[in-house]
Amino acid sequence: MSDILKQIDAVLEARKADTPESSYVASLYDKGVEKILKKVAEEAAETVMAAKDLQHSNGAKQDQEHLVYEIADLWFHTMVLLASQNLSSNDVTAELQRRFGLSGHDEKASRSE
Ligand SMILES: N=c1c2ncn([C@@H]3O[C@H](COP(=O)(O)OP(=O)(O)OP(=O)(O)O)[C@@H](O)[C@H]3O)c2ncn1[C@@H]1O[C@H](COP(=O)(O)O)[C@@H](O)[C@H]1O
Repeated sequence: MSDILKQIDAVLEARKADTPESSYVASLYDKGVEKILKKVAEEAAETVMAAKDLQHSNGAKQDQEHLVYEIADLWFHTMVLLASQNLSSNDVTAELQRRFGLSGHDEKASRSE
């Protein structure tokens, strides 16, 4: 797994002992899961808008960078959500690993049987 994801997971865990005044992550934990879910929804919507802008500009570099920036915000806030539920990016990468090589069409067919 990417080192930066592991590093962020460690910081997110450590922030559980910090005060809301000293840390953005601790302030999200303090406000509760509803606030974290609101941030995830906001960042998802911002990702969709950035992707649409990129589509309309036919791949302008600035819009590519904007999409990456918004997805980083989205990933980050989903990681905060995972940490708040005593999970981590490791759980998600393990699930992706489990799915690796399994066609999405085949997986869907196996669910409907
Ligand atoms: N990767 C991030 C990261 N990405 C985005 N953000 C913050 O997420 C927020 C994004 O929300 P918005 O743009 O909607 O801004 P906002 O208006 O401040 O948010 P609201 O008041 O609306 O909730 C901003 O405050 C960003 O600074 C992050 N904050 C922290 N990290 C990582 O988490 C670590 C711990 O952060 P602290 O807990 O603040 O020390 C940092 O060292 C970083 O590695």
